[in-house]
Amino acid sequence: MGKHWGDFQYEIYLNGMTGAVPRLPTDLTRLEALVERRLGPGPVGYVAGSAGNGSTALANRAALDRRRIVPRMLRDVHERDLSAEVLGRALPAPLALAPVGVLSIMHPDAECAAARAAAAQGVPYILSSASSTPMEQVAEAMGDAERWFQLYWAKDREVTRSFLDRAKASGFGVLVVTLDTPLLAWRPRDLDQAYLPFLHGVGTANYFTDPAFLAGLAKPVHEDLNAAVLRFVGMFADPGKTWPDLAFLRRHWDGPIVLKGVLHPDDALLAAEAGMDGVVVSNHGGRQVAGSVAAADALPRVARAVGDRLTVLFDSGVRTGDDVFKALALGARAVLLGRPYVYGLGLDGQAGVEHVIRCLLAEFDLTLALSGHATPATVTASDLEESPA
Ligand SMILES: Cc1cc2nc3c(=O)[nH]c(=O)nc-3n(C[C@H](O)[C@H](O)[C@H](O)COP(=O)(O)O)c2cc1C
Ligand SMILES: CC(C)CC(=O)C(=O)O
Repeated sequence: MGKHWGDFQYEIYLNGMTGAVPRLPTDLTRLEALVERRLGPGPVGYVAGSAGNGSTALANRAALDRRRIVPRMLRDVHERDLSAEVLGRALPAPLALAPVGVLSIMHPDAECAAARAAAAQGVPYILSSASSTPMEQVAEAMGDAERWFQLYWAKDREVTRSFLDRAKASGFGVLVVTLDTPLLAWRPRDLDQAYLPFLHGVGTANYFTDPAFLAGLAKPVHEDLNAAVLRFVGMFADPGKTWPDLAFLRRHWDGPIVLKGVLHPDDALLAAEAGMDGVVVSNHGGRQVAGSVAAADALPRVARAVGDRLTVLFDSGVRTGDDVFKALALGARAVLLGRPYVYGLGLDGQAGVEHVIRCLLAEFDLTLALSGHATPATVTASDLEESPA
């Protein structure tokens, strides 16, 4: 029988009664304001910000809020098990930490702290290509815990091949290929603060330690940081890629490959035809296409189109346990969590990330039980109704 994540609430009450108040709020939507007070508008603006006027990020929330759970009663939820099989892996809950780059802007222990937190809670950690710590170091911090690697598919084939080799050698088992960022979107909050970490060489650690990347530089990085940054900016993604190019990745990666940033059902079908194993229905947390369809609106259409052919994952806007429940009901096998864990990291390092994971899963466990389910597998579309707009 699985662990009852919801029991975390009693730990918090008991700690509070003995005078040890919880270090961070349990409503995860309160973290952003706290971390902004601590770290200032530049870094937090970068994390919190989105594309254009923010309409996609708002739509992500609205699409989840519009759907309401219709709880069922008297269904024996005494013993519950949140575990889920995802891409052949037995996970303790249908959750992974989304790939988020440049975490050193939030905390000096950056990706290592987030990865350790994920490992401690048994949740897969998806390391970004644009991490501020080289992948080998993050892997070492994780022991043998479940880790996935997110690829920004570089223009330079040798760099891509080298990243795949390094990720494989470092024990990353699943490759998550992000498709929605062939260019950086128009992001007014960062433009107005003139804040883009990459231009200072932050989030480039995997590149600046990569033999294939370094081979394209005339001078070592420490002698000409500008040239190294320009090479990174010019090659980290490739707007020229098309569907047939996926064959290269399929040839060079033995494990599961998941395409992140799929919103159209036809693209999900193309992913299946290209021999991919899954998709993440995501609009990058509203950071790429302003005016885009909300991820939760796209999810049921994609899930219906692919049926059992692909594993369907979901992110963009998940903030609560009931959001996780709704994503499963809309057809996701599991969800990825983005900004909330990054705020937890900014507020309290590894402990802050663990707090966020535990709060989210406690709330999910309780929502599941109070809605009449003892396991995520029984949640279906009939558990939701759409409230009128
Ligand atoms: C600061 C920041 C950096 C991100 N960096 C990456 C990245 O390097 N690779 C990637 O695939 N997605 C990246 N994402 C997108 C997340 O993986 C995820 O899709 C998004 O945060 C989910 O939405 P949420 O923040 O509303 O949960 C980033 C998101 C944020 C907020
Ligand atoms: C542009 C990337 C390098 C980082 C990212 O994915 C993001 O900021 O959303």
